[in-house]
Amino acid sequence: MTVTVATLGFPRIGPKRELKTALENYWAGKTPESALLATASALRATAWKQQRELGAEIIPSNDFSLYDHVLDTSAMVGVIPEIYGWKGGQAGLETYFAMARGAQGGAAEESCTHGHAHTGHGAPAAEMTKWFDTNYHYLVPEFAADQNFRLASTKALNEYLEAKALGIETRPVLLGPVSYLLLGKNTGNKFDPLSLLARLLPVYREVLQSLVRAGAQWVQIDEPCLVLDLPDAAQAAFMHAYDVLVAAEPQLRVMLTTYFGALGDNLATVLALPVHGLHIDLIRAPEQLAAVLAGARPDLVLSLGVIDGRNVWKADLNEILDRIEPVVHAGRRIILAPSCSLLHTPIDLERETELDPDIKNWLAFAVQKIKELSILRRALNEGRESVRNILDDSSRAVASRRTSGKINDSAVKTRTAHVDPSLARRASPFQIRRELQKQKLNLPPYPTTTIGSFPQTPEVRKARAEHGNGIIADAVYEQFLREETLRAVRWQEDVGLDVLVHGEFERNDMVQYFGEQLSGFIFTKHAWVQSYGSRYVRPPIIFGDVARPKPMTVEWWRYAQSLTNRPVKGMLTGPVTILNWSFVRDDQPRSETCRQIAFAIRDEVADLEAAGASIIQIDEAALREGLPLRRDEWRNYLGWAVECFRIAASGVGDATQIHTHMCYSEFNDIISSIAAMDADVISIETARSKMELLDAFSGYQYPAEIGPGVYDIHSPRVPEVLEMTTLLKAAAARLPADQLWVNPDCGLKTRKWPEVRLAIENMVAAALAARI
Ligand SMILES: Nc1nc2c(c(=O)[nH]1)N[C@@H](CNc1ccc(C(=O)N[C@@H](CCC(=O)N[C@@H](CCC(=O)N[C@@H](CCC(=O)O)C(=O)O)C(=O)O)C(=O)O)cc1)CN2
Ligand code: MET
Ligand SMILES: [Zn+2]
Repeated sequence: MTVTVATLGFPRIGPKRELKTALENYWAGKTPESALLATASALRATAWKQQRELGAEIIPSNDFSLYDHVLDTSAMVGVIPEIYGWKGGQAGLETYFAMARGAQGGAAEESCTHGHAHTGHGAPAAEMTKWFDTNYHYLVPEFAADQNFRLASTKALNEYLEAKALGIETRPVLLGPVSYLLLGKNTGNKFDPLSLLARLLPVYREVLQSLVRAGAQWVQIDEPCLVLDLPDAAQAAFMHAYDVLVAAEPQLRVMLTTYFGALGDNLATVLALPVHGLHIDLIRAPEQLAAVLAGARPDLVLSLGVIDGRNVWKADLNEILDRIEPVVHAGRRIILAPSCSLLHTPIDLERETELDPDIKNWLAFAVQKIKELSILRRALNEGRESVRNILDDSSRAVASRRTSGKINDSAVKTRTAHVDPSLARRASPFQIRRELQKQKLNLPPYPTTTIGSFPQTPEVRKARAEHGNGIIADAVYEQFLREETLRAVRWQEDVGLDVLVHGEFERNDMVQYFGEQLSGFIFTKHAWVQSYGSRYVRPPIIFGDVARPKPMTVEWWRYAQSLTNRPVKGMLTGPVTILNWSFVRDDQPRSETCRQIAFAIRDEVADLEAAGASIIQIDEAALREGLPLRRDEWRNYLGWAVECFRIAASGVGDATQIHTHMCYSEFNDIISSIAAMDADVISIETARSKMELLDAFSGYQYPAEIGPGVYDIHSPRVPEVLEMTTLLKAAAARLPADQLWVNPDCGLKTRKWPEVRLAIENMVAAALAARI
């Protein structure tokens, strides 16, 4: 039986971030809709052709998105809340981007280029949240109890036809109906979204029918929720959904795709579905192959996710063949594929011309991964001899990474080998530290602060780019940053903030900045990955033992503190967040890599304290995101993640105040771990939920101080004083007032100065009012 190669999705952003440029120009009113659509269409054409040239036979369509594929699904089935003013028919770009970014006069993110702040009341953007355990964010569908569904976008059909017109037969991708419902939320949690399934399915049938009429042979239906712990009702929902959809279009074949983990207790349900193919993730869950083979109908086509779609390492192709050859020889129809969509990997390693060649030889990005699949196919179809050299090269590359002198730092290994428990413990308990800190800092009640970053203006980005390209000298760049910092410090004093920040102007990103200064990391020039909408990140790559050759942030802190008598917070990214937002080596447990980073941060904390910092913030924005998808793995993760934070934070004296910050987090089910981090102050995102998130802290009688965000920084809308006073009252109703700080939800890097000035003035006024 001939083996074929499929991809499940390809990066959308373009090799040169063409999509970002096109979107931001369109939002700024600089280019018309037609220009955006032309760029999008050219990017799709390039991606299809490229995948074909690389040897993929089964190429997806409708994996592209202008913003987000879950939002695309909402548009497809007409889940468009009334506030967006949709009148029926095809949902246009205006409606689509209103949901993504808020509408005029409201919360549109990059749309206003005139430099003034919006205080209007248009429609706010839909809520955004993490896509499984990735740093990709999707727009949460919001269902009404009487939700009606109707076809509002023919994007899937259009893109299928667009590819066909280029002579490329594709397998359209849809987010499956059950995962779509499970990923949504309903107003007030008053009903089970799965109760909407029967009403949703007819729209899916309509879409499938249109695809069949256009000539589609197969569709790929993604049901990633099948790797989660599911309520019993979900099992029945899957059965019902696929009975209906498969029966509706008998000519169409359905490839059901699962990824990011093992099917586990959902396996029996999956194997009972009348689908024609099943994709499983053999990177996250290699062990599930045996169970799937044992239980799968003989005619079920198996798509094996053998190449890692979540990381950047070259695969050992011989090792994969050892596992897959027996399956092929047993006569089953096999498709080879990446473990998940390649959305989460950068596009092309060849664009990185400045990497250490030894390390570059260990890497594979999306393009290289498809090549790996086509080599595997050839080995399976024609025998390993036909590609012997390439196979052996891959095994050698992997072996050389495991044994390279570059990855090993014996001093680091020795230090992390035996962690004395006292290293992860502050000298005294919180109540004692608190008194010492009070005396030292002498802050008013409801102290005010911000989370760290101030606007990364085009001027800041331009200066950094010019510095990077050698157009401006080190001294000129540093002088520029000093002036930005000086202005920010003066302004914070003027506006009356109690605890200041230096503003993070020197940082490109809160993770990459540290990665660039730590050994064991390499960073790229072009390896962007989408985080949300037009916002991308270049995750650093951790290839070896991590050490801190020298202080990373002390000079900028020292400079900022030299300008003022008020305390300036030392500002660091925590070990768990650096780990979760990097590509991580796979030759040792993540916990071990995290511990190495924790020691590096611990040293930085010590240096900041020695330089005189009395407050040091260690951000752990990604702690919650790294939580395993299955509950039975939570304990283990939280155990080492919390320990790593404590290693980073516990080297200081009792009078030094440790802050941490977390955004995008649901705390209820992990509150004891949050408390176990033993930070003196935690700032969290609570403005959108109107302080409801604080219930977790009050219910638990969380002992330490908390800064519940009173200002939603994801929107350019400037909150009124009264709104924030109301939020502070809501916070004070839940927690003792002397535990409370006043701050925004998160850093202000994506905002503009005019918005920030007004919003923080109002925030300080709200704090003053609360003190009376
Ligand atoms: N890693 C990470 N993950 C995170 C967050 C985060 O802050 N970091 N925040 C949450 C939300 N996610 C976010 C992800 C990205 C951005 C963001 O602002 N990204 C920037 C890029 C940030 C960056 O790396 N900036 C670099 C490079 C900027 C750039 O594009 N420069 C131009 C040149 C610019 C010029 O000449 O004017 C170029 O290189 O071509 C810098 O400032 O130095 C963007 O897409 O625009 C914000 C939030 C969750 N996950
Ligand atoms: N200190 C960081 C900032 O203010 C924390 C951001 S959390 C995504 O930007
Ligand atoms: Zn944040």
